[in-house]
Amino acid sequence: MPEAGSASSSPAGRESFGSRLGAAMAASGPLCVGIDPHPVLLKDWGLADDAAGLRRFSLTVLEAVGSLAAAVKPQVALYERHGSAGMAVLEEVLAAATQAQVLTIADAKRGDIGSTMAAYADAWLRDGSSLAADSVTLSPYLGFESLRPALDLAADYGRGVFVLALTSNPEGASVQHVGGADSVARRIVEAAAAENSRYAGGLGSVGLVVGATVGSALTDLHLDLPAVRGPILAPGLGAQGATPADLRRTFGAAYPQVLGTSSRDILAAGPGTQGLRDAALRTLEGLRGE
Ligand SMILES: O=C(O)c1cc(=O)[nH]c(=O)n1[C@@H]1O[C@H](COP(=O)(O)O)[C@@H](O)[C@H]1O
Repeated sequence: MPEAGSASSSPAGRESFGSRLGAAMAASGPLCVGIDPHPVLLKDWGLADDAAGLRRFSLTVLEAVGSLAAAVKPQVALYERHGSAGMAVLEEVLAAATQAQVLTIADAKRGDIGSTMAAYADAWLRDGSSLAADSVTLSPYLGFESLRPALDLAADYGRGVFVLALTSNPEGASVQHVGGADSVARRIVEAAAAENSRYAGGLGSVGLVVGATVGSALTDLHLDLPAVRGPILAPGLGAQGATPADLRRTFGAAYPQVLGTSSRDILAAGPGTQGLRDAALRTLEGLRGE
């Protein structure tokens, strides 16, 4: 586990996101639970596919796994599909997680030209915004530098970002593997490493998303993840087929930076909080190698 201690504080006085996440991973272990209220899960839980159902689902997950997970990751799309009522629930869930002292990753996968990116950064990373989360997922496919407003605002407010590098879906390779030795993914990894040089010690606040399902791509593309010094969010556990043992094998020396994330595999164990806790605990034990 990288040391948490000495990372810099933000001008807003908050400890950096990387430092806070490092401490949470040291205390709880490397598990993030995705809160993905899919219509089929709402139905299985006996809930309506509406804002009240979303609210009940999300707060139940938070109550059940909040003390086991280093972070929770609400999937924004599943709130957005309910319009303003769904987004109001998301605001409530983010506030409830903060109240419960659980770190949040808003899975919004934002990315746009710089001037528009500044507005996305304002929404997800600025103190006082009702949607502000501890961190947000970003898509770098308009160019890593287009993310600048979010990178800077995150640093200012002690928040963080997770930039897509190698995604868990099979289609990702058609873009991310392009370029051979100088692949698109490698450029993203190197840009994140350079960005983390602004954070002293411990984990930087610029994380990457690398799927648990990417197999040998890290070695094939010569990606140096330890050099990034940032957290690696690894989705693909469970429902997409990867196991904790795969994660360990795939990430090797970078494993101490990895935050494994699972959604449907754990959420399917609801609606009872004990079932959800047991499912999260099983995943966590696998990630810890127990
Ligand atoms: O950024 C993500 O979290 C993400 C990136 C990626 O490469 N693959 C991926 O599955 N995700 C998200 O992680 C979650 C995975 O859900 P499950 O497959 O149900 O565990 C979904 O919310 C995805 O949108």
